[in-house]
Amino acid sequence: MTALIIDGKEIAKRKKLEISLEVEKLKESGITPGLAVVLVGDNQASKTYVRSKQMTCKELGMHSVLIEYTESVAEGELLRKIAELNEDDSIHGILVQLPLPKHIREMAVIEAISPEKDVDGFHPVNIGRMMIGQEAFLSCTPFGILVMLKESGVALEGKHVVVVGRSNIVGKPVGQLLLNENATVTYCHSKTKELVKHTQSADIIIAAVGRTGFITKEHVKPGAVVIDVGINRNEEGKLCGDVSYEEVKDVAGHITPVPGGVGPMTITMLMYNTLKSARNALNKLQRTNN
Ligand SMILES: Nc1nc2c(c(=O)[nH]1)N[C@@H](CN(C=O)c1ccc(C(=O)N[C@@H](CCC(=O)O)C(=O)O)cc1)CN2
Repeated sequence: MTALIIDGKEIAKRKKLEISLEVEKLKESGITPGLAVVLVGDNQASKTYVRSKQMTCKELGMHSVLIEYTESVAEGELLRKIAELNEDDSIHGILVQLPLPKHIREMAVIEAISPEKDVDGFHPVNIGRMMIGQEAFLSCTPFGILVMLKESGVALEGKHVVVVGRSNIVGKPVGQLLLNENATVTYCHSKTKELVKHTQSADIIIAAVGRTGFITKEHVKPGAVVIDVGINRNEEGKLCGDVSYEEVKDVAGHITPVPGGVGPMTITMLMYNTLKSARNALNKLQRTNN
């Protein structure tokens, strides 16, 4: 058996078209969705992602601003800039590209962003709201995974999902999102004993460990859905996932490639969240005018 490939690029393309049409409609009401991206330092991968976010804004008719700082910027300066962006009515979404240099407290920076403009969905208010099933900005990569699964017709209710990885930006929220869809979720991580026993019973595996080729065919039950969140570089600089794609594709029922799987969905859902925030701003304006 060869797995069906879940084509993230194609799904992202469809979603972006839908978003661009909604952006046009919103513009007729006098609001152009605006995204502010804060980039600190010289990390080449971060620069690439930020450029891609800006290009996607342009492609979808959104306004974007880039605020760049050198590696040595003081945390206080970042916090002051965020406070300013929180008050800027032309900006509906604010994000600070991660990772940040070690001297800056990531959580202090995330918490400085108004939850209403936290289009990354990293603020504890949005995470908490998502956990209890309330309206919230959903973190972009987990949200992208959920959309990919739904668009590919993968049923979630009652399915056993094994999340391998427990980061705050992917592992923990993706498990919670799938739990909200009535899946049964197991979290595995670096201290989990007998990982294969857990993953072998999974209908859906979410691999988010950050280790090239970590999930092999032995981990996968025949026919399972395998979602690869890994974005690792090998010695030659080639982009690799957390899944040994070549061997797992012969066992899995569905699989996401790297590149071209989860990655393109991350920026697409960021655009969706920015549009949603701009819509919220319009609704607020209309309520105050009535
Ligand atoms: N503030 C944030 N920081 C980071 C996030 C985030 O969601 N918000 N996620 C990652 C980086 N990231 C977006 O910022 C991101 C990673 C990967 C991709 C992507 O499209 N990957 C492509 C391959 C691209 C390449 O060739 O390098 C793919 O997988 O097909 C988009 C966005 C950490 N930081």
